[in-house]
This record gives sequence, C-alpha cells and structure tokens, in this order.
Amino acid sequence: MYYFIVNKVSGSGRAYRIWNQIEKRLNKECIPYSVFFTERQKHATELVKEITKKDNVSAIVAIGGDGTVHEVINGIIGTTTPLGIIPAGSGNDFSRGLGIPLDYNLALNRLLNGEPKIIDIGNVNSTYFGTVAGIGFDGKVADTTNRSKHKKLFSSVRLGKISYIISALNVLLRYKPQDITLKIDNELHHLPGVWLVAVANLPFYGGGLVICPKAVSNDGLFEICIAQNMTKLQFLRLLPTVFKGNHTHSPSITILKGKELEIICSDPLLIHGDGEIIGQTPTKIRIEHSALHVMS
Ligand SMILES: Nc1ncnc2c1ncn2[C@@H]1O[C@H](COP(=O)(O)OP(=O)(O)OP(=O)(O)O)[C@@H](O)[C@H]1O
Repeated sequence: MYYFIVNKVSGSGRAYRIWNQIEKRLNKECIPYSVFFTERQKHATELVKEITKKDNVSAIVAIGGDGTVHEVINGIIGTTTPLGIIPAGSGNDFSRGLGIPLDYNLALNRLLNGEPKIIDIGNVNSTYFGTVAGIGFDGKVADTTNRSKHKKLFSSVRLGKISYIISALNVLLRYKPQDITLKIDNELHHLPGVWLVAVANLPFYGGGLVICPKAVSNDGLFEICIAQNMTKLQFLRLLPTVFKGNHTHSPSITILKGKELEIICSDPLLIHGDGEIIGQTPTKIRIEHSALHVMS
C-alpha cells in the first residue's frame, strides 16, 4: 500500500492539482493507496510517524515542495520505510538533487518501478535535513522568503527561484557579515567576515542554485561552502554565478568536506534546513550515513 501525504498549499495549490491527476492514474492502474492532506505546519511529520507503525507500507510519498519533504523526512527517519516524492513545490531541490523527474507522471513511474536507494541525512540538534543547511545570510533569506507574499505569486507561475532572488536582494541591503569559528571534524577554522556557510548533502537549494556542486548524497560527507571577505558589491556580483555553480572559482569561496561541524559566533545566526528555519547558532551539525531509504 502506498501512503500519500499531500500539502494542498505547496506550489500555491499545484500539489493539489497534481494529486487529482495522480489519483486518477492510481485508480485506473488499480494501485492500492491511502491519502492524507496536511492541515498545518509539521502535520506531515505527525502523520508519517503514525503510518510507519502500520504493516505493508510500500512507500510514504510526499506530494509537495521541499518543506513537505523535510517534514516527511523528520517522521520517517529511523525506519526502513522508503520515502517517495512527487515534486509539486516552488523549489523542489531534493528531487532535483536525487534526479527525480520534476514532471509528476515521470516521477510516479519512477516511484512505482524504481528501486529504493539509501542516502545520508543531515542532523541539526535532532532536526533532520535532506538537501542543505544554510547559516547566516542564507538563514535570513529563507526566513524572508517564507514570510513573503511574492513566494506565493511566483510559485503559482512556476518561477519559485525568482522569489529567493528578490529576498536575497532585500537581505543583502541590511546584512552584516560575521566573524565565526567553525570546527570541522575537530579542526578549528577562525573565519573573519563570513556571509554564509552552506552545509550540503545534495548540491541544490533556493530552487536550483548549485551552492555545493560536488555534494554527494551517499558518501558519508557534507560539502561545505563558506563565503567570506567580500564587499556587498562583490557578493552581489557573485550571486548570479551560483546558478551554474561557478562561484566555487572565486577566491572568496572556500569549499571543504566533513562529517561533523560546530559553528560558534558572537551573535546568533539563523539556520535553515531544506529552506525551513530550524534553529540558530551556536549549533552542531552532523551527517547520518545511510539513514534514509528513497525511491529514486
Ligand atoms: N494546510 C496547510 N496550510 C498552510 N500551510 C501548510 C499546510 N500544510 C503544510 N503547510 C506548510 O506549508 C509549507 C510550505 O510547503 P512546501 O515547502 O511543501 O511548499 P512550497 O513552499 O511551495 O515549496 P518549496 O519549499 O519547494 O519552495 C511548509 O512549511 C508546511 O509546513
């Protein structure tokens, strides 16, 4: 039995429209399923925790964006129940990173005919993320995007990436880089003037920005991108290069790999995981190797 978790508000209603099409196909092809609709934030996590107690669960399938997938991951983690995804949000970076088709029919084919793959998952104080955790500028941009009205507008016309860019420009006007201390696998890095630290299990965030091009989901390591020592103008000029992952050639960008990080900063900095705010510094982030089964 396939269990579907549908977030009707994802992608400004696109998830619900996609579900109606998926349901028709499931009925036509006589595939047994059950469906739940989320009613509030974090409801998906509660639903998934109940479903994983049942027998004969073929997969729990999130129909929504990265926020919905994030909540499903936080309920399914610690079990061997496979996660399925029909991407229907504005960003869909988890699907993009795993090569799950963004077309819902192709994604359903992959779900029904594919094999489960085991991937790593990031852990920030017992909240799990699948794509990227961003600290500093990124945390502020995620917070601003999620509160904005323009996110709804752009995701309804499938241009979710634009809303992240508008938020990034807004945050840029006021943001002050910070001196931080980063401990990566017991090695200390004292970093002045840090704009952002992105800790990636998969390459993409912000609707297709290639922040950590060489992040691999099953190598037991994060790829970490640190942006520092730049004026606002230099940072602004670097931003478009992230679309293709070319920012990594800049002398202001450091790319590292590691399993465990500790981030210390005099002012608390917001942290997002999969685009959802999940805490602030100081914090520890660690990779959980081979922790999630995904149909992809
Ligand atoms: N019934 C509901 N009403 C309002 N919000 C909900 C409801 N159900 C879930 N949510 C919340 O909706 C938020 C956004 O969902 P999601 O991220 O899937 O869509 P999106 O923002 O369009 O896509 P993306 O994250 O890929 O940009 C999540 O934080 C989730 O907690």
